[in-house]
Amino acid sequence: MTATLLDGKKIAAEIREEVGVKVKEFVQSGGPTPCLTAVLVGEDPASQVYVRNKSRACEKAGIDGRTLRLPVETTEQELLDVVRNLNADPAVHGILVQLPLPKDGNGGKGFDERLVLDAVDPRKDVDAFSPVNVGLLMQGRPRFLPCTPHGIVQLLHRENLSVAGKHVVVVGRSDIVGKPMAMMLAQRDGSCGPKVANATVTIAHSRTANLAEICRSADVLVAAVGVPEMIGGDMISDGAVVIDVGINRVADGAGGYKLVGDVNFDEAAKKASAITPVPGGVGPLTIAMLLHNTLLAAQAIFKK
Ligand SMILES: Nc1nc(=O)c2c([nH]1)NC[C@@H]1CN(c3ccc(C(=O)N[C@@H](CCC(=O)O)C(=O)O)cc3)C=[N+]21
Repeated sequence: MTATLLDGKKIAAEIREEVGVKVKEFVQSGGPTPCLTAVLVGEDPASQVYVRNKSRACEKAGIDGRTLRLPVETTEQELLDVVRNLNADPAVHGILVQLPLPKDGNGGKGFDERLVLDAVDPRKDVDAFSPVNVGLLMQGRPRFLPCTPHGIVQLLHRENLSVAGKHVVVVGRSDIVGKPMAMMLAQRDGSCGPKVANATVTIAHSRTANLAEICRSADVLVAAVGVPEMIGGDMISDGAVVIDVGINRVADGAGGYKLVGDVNFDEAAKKASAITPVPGGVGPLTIAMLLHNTLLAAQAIFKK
């Protein structure tokens, strides 16, 4: 089988367009301009690319996208104060603390990431990382859907790829992708996104025995492990749908770098019925759903 390419970039552009229209309507009806503030500590190159993409996407959708750049020397206390000031600022609707926080930050001690993320007001937590938002999601009454899994749900929905009754294997159990992804696809009623529900879900990870065999039993495989090209063609059954969440920078052999996913694309594309590329797959969708959440946050705060 030769796979259809699932064009995340194109679908993300559609979603951003839709969000842009809704932002315009919201502002015309008297609402404030939705504002997303990203907090970027240090100078990690990948984080800089991501934050720049995000702020450009905000601008195009009529959202005020701000970036607070803090030096790597920032202390944990200072960072917590920054977050608390954003919580208290009525002009700011969404707050995103860019991860990972630098290992050499906070005077060389590194940051307690959990502590910093927990300081974000759950009503402004557009990443949906806070325990309150994770709990609401788990119970099928989400406030915000986490951006990457929601982007995947939108992709499946808009490509008419149903997961109902199918076996979805999620490889990876991170709080950001693996865990919420599994929960959302297994929901009874599609409360965690349009119609995309009722899957039978297996969560696999680095300690899974017979990983290849389990992956081969997947109708839909979601790879979110962060290991470059770990999922080979031998791990994919004929006709499976493959969603590659990995964004790994590897040497390109010419002194630069290139982006590869967690899936060996060329091998997988020979087996799968449909597959997301890297770049141009899940990454752009993550940003589109972040804009969506920022509008939701502004609407919820405005209603009060
Ligand atoms: N608080 C927080 N929230 C996040 O959502 C978050 C985060 N921290 N830290 C890092 C990860 C990763 N992530 C990406 C989003 C978009 C692309 C993206 O647009 N990628 C482009 C390529 C970009 C490039 O050229 O590097 C693509 O796949 O086509 C990549 C990575 C969000 N994350």
